[in-house]
Amino acid sequence: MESNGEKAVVSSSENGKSETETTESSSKDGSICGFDSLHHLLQESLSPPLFQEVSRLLLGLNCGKSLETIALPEPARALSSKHDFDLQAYSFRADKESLRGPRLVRVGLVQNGIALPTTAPFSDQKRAIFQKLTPIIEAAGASGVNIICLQEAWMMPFAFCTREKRWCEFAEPIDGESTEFLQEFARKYNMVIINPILERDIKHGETLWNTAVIIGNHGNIIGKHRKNHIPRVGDFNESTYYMEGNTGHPVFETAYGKIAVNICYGRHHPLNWLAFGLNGAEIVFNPSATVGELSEPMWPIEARNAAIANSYFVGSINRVGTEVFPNPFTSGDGKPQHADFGHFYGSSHFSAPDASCTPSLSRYKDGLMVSDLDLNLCRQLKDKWGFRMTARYEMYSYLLARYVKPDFEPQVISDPLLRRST
Ligand SMILES: NC(=O)NCCC(=O)O
Repeated sequence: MESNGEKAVVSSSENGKSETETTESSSKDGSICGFDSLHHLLQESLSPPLFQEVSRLLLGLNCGKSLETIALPEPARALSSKHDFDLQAYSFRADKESLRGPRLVRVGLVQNGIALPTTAPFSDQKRAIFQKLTPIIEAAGASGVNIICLQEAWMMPFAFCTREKRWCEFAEPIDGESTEFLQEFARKYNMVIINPILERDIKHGETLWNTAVIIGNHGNIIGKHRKNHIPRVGDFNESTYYMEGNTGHPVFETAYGKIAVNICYGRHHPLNWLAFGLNGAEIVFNPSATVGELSEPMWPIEARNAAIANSYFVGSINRVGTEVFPNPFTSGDGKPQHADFGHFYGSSHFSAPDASCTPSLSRYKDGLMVSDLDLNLCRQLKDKWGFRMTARYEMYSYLLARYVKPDFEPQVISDPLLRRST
């Protein structure tokens, strides 16, 4: 793809002072100066030895080597060409152990844009997303994926910017039509599927939640987790729609490993990541919906840090595209009203406990990221770095227990000279 070259950086020098100011750095189509990902931009722009060195620093090394790509079966590749979605696959190794065999699991992440304009009848919108996802999930099945996770509220436009209540109609019970749709694939491909939906809790007064339903590889519902932390930033007016989750930090023991789900904004909360780790998660999925202007510089850092600090794998997923809504809304920041949320920048990827990570999927195309994970790597990193043993949890539990009390006093020791009058 050719660069349609929007200027990223403007430098000016006035009175000997150098100023650098960032302007619109990504193009209207969602590309980065014409490239679909940072990885491809660097690959095309640097000489092979420079690119290798930059990749070592940006993506880390897994067992001392760059991640290897996996050759996926032809039917999966054919689906990706026919339906024009990005398809990438990598393999994370672990060291050979003498008492345990490798614990290999093949995991998939799906990112997608909506399929119809937000003005279309709701039932048509949902059905069109189901149709759009079918070849992507089929490609995962054809690739032998064991666990797959979809993006946050994948079955609807991310309409929570509007504050309009009519979007609540998209909500479904945990055994509703999205779960039924995915249960077919779970049975067909013997696959665990994580299904993040807008949930309507029929038994509790039809209340709404932001929920991930965990579908077992026999098509059974293993359980659910509700988003713990609800954003109050930018146009993310999600607290208008649903409440903070009440399911704690469950880890689901599946046929393929112990998994958990940290839904979107929860990734900014290190204690949220920690809690899933304390409960024994080996893979934590982070199904998200977030836009470039708000969070893109944080995106590659937070998940990777969580994987390192908690000695587990993280699968990060973000939706793609710009969703335009019928009625303009304001953001409470004095800027003009607008009808879209901004660009959802995709860039789904895996991070590993040894600080290695995959390149990201496209910034603007639907996609499927497949990775083989050797779960032995989790314990190997625990043994190597000893974070669980050096964590001093009792010290923090003491501080937190005091902090949540209304009469908490911060532990600050002031320089006595500060208040001495001269
Ligand atoms: N969906 C959601 O929680 N988005 C919040 C924005 C962010 O965390 O980047």
